[in-house]
Amino acid sequence: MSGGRVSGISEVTRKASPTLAIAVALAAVAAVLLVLQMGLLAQLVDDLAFKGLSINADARPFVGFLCVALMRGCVQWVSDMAGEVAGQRAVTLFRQEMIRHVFRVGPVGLQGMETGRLATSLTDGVAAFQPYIAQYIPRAAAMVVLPLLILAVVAGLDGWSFLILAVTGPLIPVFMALVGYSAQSLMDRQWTRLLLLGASFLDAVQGLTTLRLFGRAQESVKMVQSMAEAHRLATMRVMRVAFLTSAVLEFFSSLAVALVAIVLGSRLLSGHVDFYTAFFVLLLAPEYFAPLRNFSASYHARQNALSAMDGLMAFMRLPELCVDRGKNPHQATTGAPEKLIFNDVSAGYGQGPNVLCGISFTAHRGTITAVTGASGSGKTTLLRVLLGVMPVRAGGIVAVDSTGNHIAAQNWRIGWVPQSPCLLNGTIRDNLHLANPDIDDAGLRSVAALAGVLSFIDALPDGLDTVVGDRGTALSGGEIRRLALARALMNAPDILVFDEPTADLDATNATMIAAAIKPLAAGRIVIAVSHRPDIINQADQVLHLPKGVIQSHEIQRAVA
Ligand SMILES: Nc1ncnc2c1ncn2[C@@H]1O[C@H](COP(=O)(O)OP(=O)(O)OP(=O)(O)O)[C@@H](O)[C@H]1O
Repeated sequence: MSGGRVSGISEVTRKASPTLAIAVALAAVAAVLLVLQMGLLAQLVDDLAFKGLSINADARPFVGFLCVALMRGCVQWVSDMAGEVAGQRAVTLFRQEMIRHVFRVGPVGLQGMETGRLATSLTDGVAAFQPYIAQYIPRAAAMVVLPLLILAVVAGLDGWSFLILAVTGPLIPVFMALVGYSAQSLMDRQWTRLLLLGASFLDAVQGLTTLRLFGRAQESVKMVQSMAEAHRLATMRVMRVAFLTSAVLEFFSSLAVALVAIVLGSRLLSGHVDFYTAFFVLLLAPEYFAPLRNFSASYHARQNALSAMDGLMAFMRLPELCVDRGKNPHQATTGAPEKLIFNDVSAGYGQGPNVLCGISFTAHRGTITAVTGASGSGKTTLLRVLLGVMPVRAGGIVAVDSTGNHIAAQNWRIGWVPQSPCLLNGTIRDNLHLANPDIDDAGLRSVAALAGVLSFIDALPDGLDTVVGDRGTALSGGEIRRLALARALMNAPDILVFDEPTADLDATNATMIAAAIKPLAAGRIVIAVSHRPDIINQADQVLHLPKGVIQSHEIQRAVA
């Protein structure tokens, strides 16, 4: 798993590699400028203190030092900015890829994942790569370049100081590797807690009514509380390790710098080393440890990204179930379908047996096909296959125009009214615009009239601007269903699909919906899953799926 997530992170990093390469290259240039700046400073102080240089007489060394310091600042700033841009770019591209995967997996494939866990992974999880790319990678590069450069310069200046730095420097990465190993498991635990917290909180909010009905709301609040507490404790454990690591690093590096200073001081007094050399080495010594300390400060970004990768990998492994409508081998005719033909269609979930087995029927334009059958007989599965959110295992579905040509599946215009339509938290207009953002108010009103919902909208004080609340909480079930029907009609579908359009509705609302469906069949192919006589009695054909694994189906003429 660890290897998999490391290669997963490398894959994300590769997305921004050109910009990241600029950040790393500039960090290396800044390292060279830093050494130069320290050399010039040592020279300047040496000249001012011991060689009688006056800045008034010759300002060039001072100006040179200032120029290098300024250049180094600018180069470092551009390097930091390039790192940030690389991080943002990688995260944006990765997020887009994840969103595309959501659509390719589709609602059926996503059923196996907890929504809260998925949401946390796709938001906080993806965001965890930003500091990893923007800070950790440039700092890791700087940790290699700057100390080596300084060691090389010090080696040429003073052997003893070189020895001290060369011995103490590598101790820090070794120590960090030891600490990092145990910190990773703490970080993994913290992420697991966060994912659990997200999933439980969402479950509790979604099931609030049920929990209250069974008197378990308090219990659920306590559970979320205890998960939040567990996450807090896990975070504190990670923080403790982080603080301890930086304290120990500070201690070691200060000790090493002090050792260099003592050795240099005593050798300066005994005349074994001149002031310029001693001062230059003393200026370089803290800079030798600074990248190691910076690296350690951003090391948790790597651990965080590794931990976040676990949740994302579980999501990335989900198989893509949505049918690629673009791959239809048939001629790309764009005309209206005259009939929709199911040819020996078989379909099922995962490795399980076929739920649909050799289904064949034809639905004609201008007719309503009602699909009935016992619970679990595969009615919803049949609609999913038609909507392209799951693939067929055998057979196929074709739409044929009036000249007998097959219409490419990407050109099918399908309107879908689910059993529990999802309205977004916005106005009625926003929700209707979702299907067709270009439609104007006149068009919107005429489609609403077609769906039998215009009088209801007009009776509201704010009309089309009425806010429907999250998932349409401000509306009744019947109103939501009729608005969903209007939304499905917005892009003038040729095929209209209903899943239990009148289920859970009172007689008045059910009659209104059923009455709206009949005229909609004119010029369209309507397929409706329903057990209700109000729909079945209007149907031109009734497709019955027997309970259990389907081996046959019957088509009966409905009572007119
Ligand atoms: N996402 C899924 N993964 C695995 N099996 C599933 C999935 N969805 C449905 N099934 C199974 O497929 C079979 C048919 O389910 P389907 O929902 O199509 O039936 P249905 O006729 O629409 O039932 P209902 O009238 O109760 O909605 C059932 O045995 C069900 O357990």
